[in-house]
Amino acid sequence: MNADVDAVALAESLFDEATRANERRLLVLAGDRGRGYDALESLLEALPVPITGTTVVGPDDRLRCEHLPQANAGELLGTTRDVIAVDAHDELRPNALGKVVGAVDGGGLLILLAPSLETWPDRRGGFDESLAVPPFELDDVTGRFTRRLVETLRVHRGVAIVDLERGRVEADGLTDPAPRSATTAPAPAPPPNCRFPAAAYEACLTADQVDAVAAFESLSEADRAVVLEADRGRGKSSAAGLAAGAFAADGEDVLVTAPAARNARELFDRARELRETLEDGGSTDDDEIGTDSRPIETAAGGSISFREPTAAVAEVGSADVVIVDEAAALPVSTLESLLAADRIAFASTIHGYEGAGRGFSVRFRDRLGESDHAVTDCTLVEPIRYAAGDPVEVWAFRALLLDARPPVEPLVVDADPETVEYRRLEPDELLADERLLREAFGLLVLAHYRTEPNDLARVLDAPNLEVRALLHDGHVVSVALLAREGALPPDIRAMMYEGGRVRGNMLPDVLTSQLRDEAAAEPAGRRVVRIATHHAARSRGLGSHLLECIREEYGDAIDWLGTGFGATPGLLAFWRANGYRTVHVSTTRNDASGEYSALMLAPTSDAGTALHDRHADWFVRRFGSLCTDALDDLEPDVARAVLRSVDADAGPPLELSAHEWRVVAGAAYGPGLFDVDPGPFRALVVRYFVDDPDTVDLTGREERLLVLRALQGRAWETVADRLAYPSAGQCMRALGDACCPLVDHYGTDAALEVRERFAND
Ligand SMILES: CC(=O)SCCNC(=O)CCNC(=O)[C@H](O)C(C)(C)COP(=O)(O)OP(=O)(O)OC[C@H]1O[C@@H](n2cnc3c(N)ncnc32)[C@H](O)[C@@H]1OP(=O)(O)O
Ligand SMILES: Nc1ncnc2c1ncn2[C@@H]1O[C@H](COP(=O)(O)OP(=O)(O)OP(=O)(O)O)[C@@H](O)[C@H]1O
Repeated sequence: MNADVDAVALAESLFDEATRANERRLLVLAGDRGRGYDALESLLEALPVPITGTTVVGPDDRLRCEHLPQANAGELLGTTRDVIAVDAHDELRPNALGKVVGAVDGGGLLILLAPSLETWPDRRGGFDESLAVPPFELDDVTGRFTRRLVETLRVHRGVAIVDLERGRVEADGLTDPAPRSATTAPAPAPPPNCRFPAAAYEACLTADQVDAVAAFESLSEADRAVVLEADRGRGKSSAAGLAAGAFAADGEDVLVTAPAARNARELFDRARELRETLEDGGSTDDDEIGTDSRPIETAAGGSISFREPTAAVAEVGSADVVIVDEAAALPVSTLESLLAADRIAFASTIHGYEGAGRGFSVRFRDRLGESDHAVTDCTLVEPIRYAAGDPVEVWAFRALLLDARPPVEPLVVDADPETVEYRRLEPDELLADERLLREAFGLLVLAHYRTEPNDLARVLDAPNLEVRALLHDGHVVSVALLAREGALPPDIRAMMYEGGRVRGNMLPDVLTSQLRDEAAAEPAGRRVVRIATHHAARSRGLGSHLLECIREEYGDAIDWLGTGFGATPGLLAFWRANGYRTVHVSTTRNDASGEYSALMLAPTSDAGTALHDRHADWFVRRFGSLCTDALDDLEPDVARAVLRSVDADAGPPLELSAHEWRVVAGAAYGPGLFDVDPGPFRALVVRYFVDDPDTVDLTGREERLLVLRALQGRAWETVADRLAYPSAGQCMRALGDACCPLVDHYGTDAALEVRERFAND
């Protein structure tokens, strides 16, 4: 039997069925790679699909259609393709799969070129190499993710499997769907008293989309934000495009941004169609549709233009309305900068955490809530790109756990440290117990902005990762992901010290390569990569209990426990309360969270203590200089919490000369000036925060003043403005006042003499 012929015939019937049902189908071509490509080529020739609607995602540009490497799969986010083929022979990156699945149109096919399904789980590819973190090797990486993937392919509806080696169809993937009802739902009506032209609503395909367009009407006023959320293919971008078209028709300038111009194609198509309807009453010039994001101008003098995110941030002030598409795939810091626009909308996916993780929902939503914008939320449920219940969406959600959820609230609402059981969740157990896997992974996804499909493979296959959890009545209520780090041999340590890259080992790597400590990777440790407690059971000590159990389990088998995370005052307090102490703050902001990362250590042996102590000492010594340099924009509250989370014994003792004390005490109690010699003030302030003495009672505002002026060297006017002091002069006096209790606590005789002299005046 000729497998090519079989594959072509099967692809035709799948395509036919998919078209009838407005669903997608998945076709797996399993076996030799060359045969897979031959079959793919034949079936693409046979299918009634234009070559322009087809994309191959893989290492080689072998066919005439569009080609993207897996690393660039993000370019397909939010686009619509008839056929996407993923070549998984050399590797399969779960993130890439997650990104492409949602882009296949209803009536289209997702094609997976894979090795023979029997042997695939035993093969190791490029992605697996990234999991072989020293001291482990590729042989230590397991194939559980692939085994699970193959099982889902075999059991899910709508998935056809052709065994190219044996020349047979293992599953035809046909679901024989009931014919779709010929009567289509009535066109949704425009809402009463709408501000946008009725045509914007008449172009909508679902009632949800009408609501979404209506939500944009709130942007007619200043200080407003709209958040559109939906799973893929619900028509978010199109709704945004219709709204953009309506604003432009009213003479307004709309600036659109997204990770890449291509991601905004649907938005521009809808806007262009609306302009044609409104201005010509006629049909759109087909040549213009699908032409990416060329600027649109309207007769009323309005415009819609696309800018890459960085350019959008720079131009945010010049537009009337800003629309951010695929917001979940942008760094939080970029989203924050865009908030300078006073009329802004964000379109984002819910389960599509395959973008840049859930930074948008987990971190950015809070920031938006704290901004001056009144926020209108809108969720679109009804699918448009493909029919509800589409089997490929169901498969992808399961295979990549895109919709994994922690246990429902009632199951864990009574959990506390007394009711829970500490458990090691071994990968084999997780593989065998889908509920446990969904709960543990779902908790990480929901709570943690950095969890992505690649993490599912890491949890199941990476030899350096371990999962620990607290279970309440068998349900996961707290979970932690731990990475083995350190204990590296001398050659790797030397290589790191000399500037070479090492996989994993984040803490030892930073301490060795950036902080110039060749011995840092010698002690063995566990880094808590992620920790999360169910939202219904937070602040009851469960997170702390989990960390305590982890510490007990490892005992003195390791030298240190550590962590690294986007630093916020709350999280620093949490880790500090659990015995972790800061040894470093990154000098650049994290892309996904927009925050500076703090690295913390909790030593568990003498070697770990030695590692911690020297780094804590260096950190205190350099923090002052960092504050006028890389960390000059660190939020004052984060700076306060960072220094308070450093070990109090760290750093040099405060040693100011008699003269320096006279300068400081003179500014506090007399007519002296901070500006003539900021150095001693800086040393005093660093010491004060690290010591955190009970006897010094400064207000939060005074402490922020100390950070902004004494540590970060901001201009008096800026500080006065930021902390709402009536004038720069009052701000100067406030700094002097804030120094009084510091002089009282730390001052030497020279300082106290100054105090006495002026106190008596
Ligand atoms: C390496 C990393 O993973 S760092 C990221 C940590 N994870 C997350 O941010 C995910 C979302 N958050 C969570 O899941 C939880 O809040 C955790 C894991 C941080 C803490 O778990 P919990 O079970 O609540 O811990 P526990 O009850 O022992 O301690 C809570 C205390 O930590 C502090 N804390 C923790 N997170 C925060 C926060 N975001 N803001 C303010 N305080 C916080 C508070 O002091 C809090 O006590 P309070 O509620 O009485 O003020
Ligand atoms: N009002 C509309 N008129 C014509 N086509 C539409 C309309 N709304 C949606 N579509 C089509 O449905 C598909 C999905 O729409 P759209 O890209 O707007 O959804 P989305 O929710 O932004 O999807 P994604 O999350 O993948 O970006 C696209 O092919 C689009 O052309």
